[in-house]
Amino acid sequence: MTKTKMKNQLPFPIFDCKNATATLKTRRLKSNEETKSFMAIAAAIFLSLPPQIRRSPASIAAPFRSTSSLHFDSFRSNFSSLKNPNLRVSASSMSIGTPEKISTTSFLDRRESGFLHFVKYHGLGNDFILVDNRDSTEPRITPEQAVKLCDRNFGIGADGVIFAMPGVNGTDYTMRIFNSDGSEPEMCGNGVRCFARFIAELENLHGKQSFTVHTGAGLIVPEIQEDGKVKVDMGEPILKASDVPTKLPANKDQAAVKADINVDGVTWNVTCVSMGNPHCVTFGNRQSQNLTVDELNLAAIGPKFEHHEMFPARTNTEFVEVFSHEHLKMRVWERGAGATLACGTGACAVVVAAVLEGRAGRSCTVDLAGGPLDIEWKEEDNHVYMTGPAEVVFYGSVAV
Ligand SMILES: N[C@@H](CCC[C@H](N)C(=O)O)C(=O)O
Repeated sequence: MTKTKMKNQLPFPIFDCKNATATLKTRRLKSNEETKSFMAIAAAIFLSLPPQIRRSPASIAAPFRSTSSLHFDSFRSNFSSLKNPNLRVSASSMSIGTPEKISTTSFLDRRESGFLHFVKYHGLGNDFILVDNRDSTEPRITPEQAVKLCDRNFGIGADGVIFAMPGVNGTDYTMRIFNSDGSEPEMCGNGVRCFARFIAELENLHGKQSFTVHTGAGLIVPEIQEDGKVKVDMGEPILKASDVPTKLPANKDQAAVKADINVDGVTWNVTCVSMGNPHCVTFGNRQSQNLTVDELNLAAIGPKFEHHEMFPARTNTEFVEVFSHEHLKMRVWERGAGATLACGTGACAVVVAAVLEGRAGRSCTVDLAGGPLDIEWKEEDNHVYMTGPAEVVFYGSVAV
């Protein structure tokens, strides 16, 4: 692992809040009920606000302090009883603003019992609650708690919860993840990019860094690049049908390539690939050989693939449109999370399937609803490489 220790000040993306739509009420925890209420989210949100509404941190009742930014203890359950109209921030249009020097170490080091401190990240809109779990091999929350935290109305809102844990077998770290339905997948591509940025923040590392990460899909190696993007060695794809796993008929190489599957009366043509987790990739069906993916009713068709009897471990499903040999577009229905804005392992599986079906070359840009990923399936080592962004959304604490 290449590590460069930096001083205790980190550059830290702050929010540029536009189109004020939500009001946050700042106050102390008042009753046990509030502190214990699972959904009383004490979100320590560091905001960039115009000088006229800047307050000194000391003036804000706080279990958590920031030295150079405002922070709010926001209680979503109390949004309806707002009393301070001066504190308005946007919840609908946030963009990452100019980096500001701020110490996050104090926040991320906190360990009060009854609270879970987290950082919310996203990779192209595929969003995760990242938890510092380096002191234990047991996740700090249960799958049931993860389901509640991921809820977009009554919780923080996320596609999954990711735990940064001690490494095993000589690796630097272990990554575990719960989907928003509480199930535990083997791997997550967008998640591992967020994981790498989270580790860099926890360990005060700057610049180019790479880590070895043990996952349910084996060894994964993310590398933070100079431009902040993360390039990940995602390992080799698994093509043997029974290992994906799928019960669909395999070809002479034991792979399910261009196999027919009947979903709700429609015969789809699919190729099954595991990137540690199972993927079913389709470019079309009997009615429409070339998909226009924007026309699909994902919420209707997605679950039918996910729970199809041909996929004993359920499946992620990618619907793909081919623009050229180097440019694809996909929409995804994720196992355990539904329609998401992006899926890193899915984009890798799509390029592998496109190569196997002779539809694209080994190096492609894959457009997802949340933005593009660069994917390369290298001939030399048979590994798939994924490059894309990972960004902080906000820092928070929640009573658990
Ligand atoms: N969004 C992830 C995949 C997360 C796991 C997936 N839902 C599964 O159950 O396999 C990615 O970016 O790869």
